[in-house]
Amino acid sequence: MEAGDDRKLVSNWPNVQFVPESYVHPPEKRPGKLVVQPCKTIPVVDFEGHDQTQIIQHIVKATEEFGFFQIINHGVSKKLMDDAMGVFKEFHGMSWKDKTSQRSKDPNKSCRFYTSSEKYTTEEAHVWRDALTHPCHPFEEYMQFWPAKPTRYRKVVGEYVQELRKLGDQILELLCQGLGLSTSYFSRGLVENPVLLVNHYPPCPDPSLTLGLVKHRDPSLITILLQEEINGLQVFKDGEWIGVDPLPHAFVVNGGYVLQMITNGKLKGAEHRAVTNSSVSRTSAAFFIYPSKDSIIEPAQALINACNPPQYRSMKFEDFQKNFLARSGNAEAVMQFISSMHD
Ligand SMILES: O=C(O)CCC(=O)C(=O)O
Ligand SMILES: [Fe+2]
Repeated sequence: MEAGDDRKLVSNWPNVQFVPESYVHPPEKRPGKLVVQPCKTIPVVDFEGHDQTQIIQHIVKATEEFGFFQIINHGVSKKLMDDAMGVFKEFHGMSWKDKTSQRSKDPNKSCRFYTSSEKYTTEEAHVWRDALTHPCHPFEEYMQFWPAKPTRYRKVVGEYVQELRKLGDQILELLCQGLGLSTSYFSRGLVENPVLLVNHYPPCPDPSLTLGLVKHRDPSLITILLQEEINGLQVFKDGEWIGVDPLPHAFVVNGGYVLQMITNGKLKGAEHRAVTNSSVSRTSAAFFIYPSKDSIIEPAQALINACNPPQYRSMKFEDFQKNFLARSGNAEAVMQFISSMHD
């Protein structure tokens, strides 16, 4: 965000009475009915309640069918989750001056704070969100560029992202076992570059007109999301939107494009979005597990054969990422680019 844009921060608008024209989405992309499929929701996996074989089957099936699942009893302490959410909310609750003065000081501009999407000037309609993002690993290297305010941000988030790396490794190992890949398949390179994105959606005077985040698929291997106990996340399945019921101290896990490519389409990167509400603000923190720039992403040899030819091309993660951004994450355009039929 450029200095002159500071006052656009949606969380710092005083007395918002209506949705400005530039935030109104075209009718076919609006949330539609705001109460979605109450009886359907994504699977919940209890990491303590079952034996390992059942857990593996459960998460593979959930990722095949929905591309999404929630985990409970995952081993990350409730206190750490509460502290992390507390500090994320505190960050977004600061004055615009405090937040924007925390804007990237790092030379690569990899730690950023912005409003709506990073394509603010070219997007079709703005979204009702402010966002803070930064790399997490090696955290000793990046921490100096994370917000210095709130003062406990670096300490709490440093601990939190280390725990999430371990949880990510554990989930990916289980997926490998379920898929018949070697348990070290997602070894360091493919999980080397985790990035945190802290979303904040203030209350919106008319949630039917706008979105917190438009329909998208994450460009990650997997994403581990911490959300407040407030509805807002929805998953697109079989042509309809399913709400993800927030459970206390659960994580929401979803596959991204990279998982879809590596599993040759067996596991899906599901499309999802965030809607707003008129009464309370909602904060969520997505921990995206990304490969390092130079990692090659391609369908795993063990998952292709004469009956299952590769559906996706092989490419460096860096090239995937550049093209994903250039296509603004547009699903059809990205699919075409990664498809093995691409010329
Ligand atoms: O806020 C949410 O629930 C969704 C966040 C999300 O999809 C993202 O950051 O990619
Ligand atoms: Fe997402």
